[in-house]
Amino acid sequence: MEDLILNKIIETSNNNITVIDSEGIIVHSNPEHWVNYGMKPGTYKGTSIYDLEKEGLLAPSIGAIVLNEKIKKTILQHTKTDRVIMSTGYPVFDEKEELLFVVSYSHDQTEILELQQQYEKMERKVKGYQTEVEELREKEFEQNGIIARSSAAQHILKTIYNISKTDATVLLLGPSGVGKSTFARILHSHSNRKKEQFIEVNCSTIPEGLFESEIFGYETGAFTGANKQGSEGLIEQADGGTLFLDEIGELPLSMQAKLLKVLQEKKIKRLGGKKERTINFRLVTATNQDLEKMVQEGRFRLDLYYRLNVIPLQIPSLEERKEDISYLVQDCLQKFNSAYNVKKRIHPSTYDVFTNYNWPGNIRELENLMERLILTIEDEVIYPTHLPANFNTFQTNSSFSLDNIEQPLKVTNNLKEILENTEIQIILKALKKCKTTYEMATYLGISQPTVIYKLKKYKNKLDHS
Ligand SMILES: Nc1ncnc2c1ncn2[C@@H]1O[C@H](COP(=O)(O)OP(=O)(O)OP(=O)(O)O)[C@@H](O)[C@H]1O
Repeated sequence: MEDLILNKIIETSNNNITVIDSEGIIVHSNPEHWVNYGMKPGTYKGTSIYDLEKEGLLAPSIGAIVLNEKIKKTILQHTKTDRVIMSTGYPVFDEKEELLFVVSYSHDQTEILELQQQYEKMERKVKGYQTEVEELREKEFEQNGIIARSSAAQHILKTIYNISKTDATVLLLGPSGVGKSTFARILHSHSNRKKEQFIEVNCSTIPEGLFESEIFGYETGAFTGANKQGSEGLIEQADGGTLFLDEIGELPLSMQAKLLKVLQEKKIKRLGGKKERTINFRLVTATNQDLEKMVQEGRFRLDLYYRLNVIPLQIPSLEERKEDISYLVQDCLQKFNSAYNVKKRIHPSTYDVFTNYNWPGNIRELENLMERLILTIEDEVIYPTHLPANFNTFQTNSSFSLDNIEQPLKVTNNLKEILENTEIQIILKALKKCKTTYEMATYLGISQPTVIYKLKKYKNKLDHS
């Protein structure tokens, strides 16, 4: 009876179960199990697994392995029929620790492995496409004169690309000339609204008295000097597209309240008009001011600040993306050489000075300087001596010398220690001179991730220096 039950369990199991005795003779097995090995179905009771192994049918036999090693083992078998079988064998001992028999479970893994291989292939393909898309995007940006080689700028571009398809309100933050307007335009040109208008309003340039009529438009005879037919405001012009309010920190408090109302109701009323018009626009704003501080000082409405600050994006200064400087310089060189029909070149030492300079006016300052140099320098090559006086202090910083090390090196004969000590001294020097890890990377002539790695590696020693 017990045998019958055991046989039934073995026959109906999802796994193929084989039992062999201590001599390697098959005691029980699923008849179908052997088909995977290119054999006819059958119990093969009484057959030696060593004989089957010799015939090359089991390659190798899990039973033989467990009989030999006397421990649980799992192996993958590649059969003559091109199947991959995973077999796990368990040794069964009597109370005297004598091996009685081996029970093995086998499962055909061929389909799973094939699926896994297909999945890995697909994953590689998707990764390949992703890289291609990123490269194409990079090329497209560069063709449009957008330089973003540094990881900081790349990160912003990726974020902008990811949020471009949504309608979320974006607040671009950062000092003057970093590219806030440029990024706002990129956001629009990659959005679903790209075929509609991108309306840019600089809040600091519209006189307070004209603000309302400019932004909301006006109806016939709204005020003296107004156009007879009335006029559509900038918000109306942005209908379906993007409204970009630059220098939003300059918006007068009275206008802040009106803008908030438009954002809440998505409706506008022209000056002197009664009719309300529903407007659908995406709002992007930018500022180089500290809006939170302005809120605390009562110069900016908190409720409007919350409305604008849905996705805040801090655009890095040029100092934080030094890797971009030489590309921007080359880009300007090409642009202005061709615009002014000249063939100016930049001496490598000038690039060094440019990289070490802090560029308070960011990309705009770099562009202006390049244009001025190309127009005013008579020599074909631009040397550091051609640069304005404020670049002087950055000329001496451009080279690093071991002679400048301030702290004495620890006396040791161990070369590894000497090298590490020297490296720590150099990093200390860079830490004193530079404000950011990007700056340190340029200063030391290594990548920014390497700077991070080294700072982590020597953290304890640097903390105690
Ligand atoms: N990634 C970039 N690659 C090349 N040129 C750029 C890039 N970003 C900005 N510029 C150029 O730098 C100049 C300043 O950019 P932009 O006007 O967008 O800066 P901003 O932060 O909006 O300045 P502001 O705060 O003064 O309004 C522009 O001439 C623009 O074309």
